[in-house]
Amino acid sequence: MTNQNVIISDPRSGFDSSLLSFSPAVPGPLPQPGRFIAVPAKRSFKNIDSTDAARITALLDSMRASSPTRRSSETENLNSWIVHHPSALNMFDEIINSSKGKQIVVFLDYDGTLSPIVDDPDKAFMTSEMREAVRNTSKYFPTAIVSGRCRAKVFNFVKLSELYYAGSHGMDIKAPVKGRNYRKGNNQTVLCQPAREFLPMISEVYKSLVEKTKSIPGAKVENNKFCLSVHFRRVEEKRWTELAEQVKSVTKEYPTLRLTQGRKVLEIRPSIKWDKGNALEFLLESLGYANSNDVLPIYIGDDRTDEDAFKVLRDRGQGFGILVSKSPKETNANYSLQEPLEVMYFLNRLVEWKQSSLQQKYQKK
Ligand SMILES: O=P(O)(O)OC[C@H]1O[C@H](O[C@H]2O[C@H](CO)[C@@H](O)[C@H](O)[C@H]2O)[C@H](O)[C@@H](O)[C@@H]1O
Repeated sequence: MTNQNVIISDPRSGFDSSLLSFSPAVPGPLPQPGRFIAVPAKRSFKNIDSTDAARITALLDSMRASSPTRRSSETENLNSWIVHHPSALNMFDEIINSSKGKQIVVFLDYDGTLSPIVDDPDKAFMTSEMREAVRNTSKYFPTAIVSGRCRAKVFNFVKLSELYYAGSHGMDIKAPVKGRNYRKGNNQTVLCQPAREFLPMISEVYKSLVEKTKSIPGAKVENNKFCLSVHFRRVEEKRWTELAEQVKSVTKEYPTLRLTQGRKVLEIRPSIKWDKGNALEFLLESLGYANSNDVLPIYIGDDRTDEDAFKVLRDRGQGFGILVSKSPKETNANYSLQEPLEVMYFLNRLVEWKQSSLQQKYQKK
């Protein structure tokens, strides 16, 4: 892959039929039936067959299990979890030591990582201090935003044209127009849109979901271009069954779409083999670091979908995943940060370290 104007319309190797129904993005024990409030089957599941009812129950259990998200165990305490996922701020020197002779590349999720989680997805603003931290980071390290939101929307929040953006869970990737020459000459836009053929279908499903959920107070369907989000953060829990039913009633008509789940959000996306992990690999390749040992990727994210990227780093044995979380969660990340404010401190330390190491270098000359 070179850094030409590239449009990859479909790099997948084929459909994964296991993804055609609901699939949790993070492997692990599925919620046990009966562990949660019993579903009022008669009232909620009238007019649907038992297979659909079972699917809706599984979806509902998962919605409840992830509110808040993925506690690996009620009894596991934060202290023991921290031993395995220490604070990236405390481990800063170790991270820097591993970067000797390597180019650090920074990948940042948006919601819950650069901006705090808020009730209204349209109001998930980042602070100007955070924007400054990200801007400074990108002066010294190639920096990418990798988000579930559509690229245009996440750009409107971040407002920094010097970054790489991977929207729609990595299905829409763009490099800065005036990119830097990090390794290979890179001043052209790189585009990767592996799910382009799904655009008409996604628009159709968006309309159906808006129609089907409009009577449920608080439900919000967000069009993220190559994928859709159905938010239930502001839906009363007693209406979740109805919401799960309505969503399932639409998605079952589209077997080439899959349903996953984030933080109080159901996400509908093409069932192609492409996720934030693929986006990370694509961007490294675009920067000239395919199969290279000269790079240290750092990926910071808070959500289930970020686990795909953490896993890629683990499998490559390269770089570090940093999970943003205040509570213990099953994760493939190496380190943790508690909240967006700590992400900002971490980015600022990276910048300060780089500035002082450059200063020392010039003084020696
Ligand atoms: O990959 P991300 O950048 O983390 O995007 C994932 C989803 O984030 C947004 O929803 C989440 O944040 C909202 C604002 O804080 C919150 O209200 C919602 O409950 C969270 O799920 C975004 O709205 C979704 O479209 C993204 O898929």
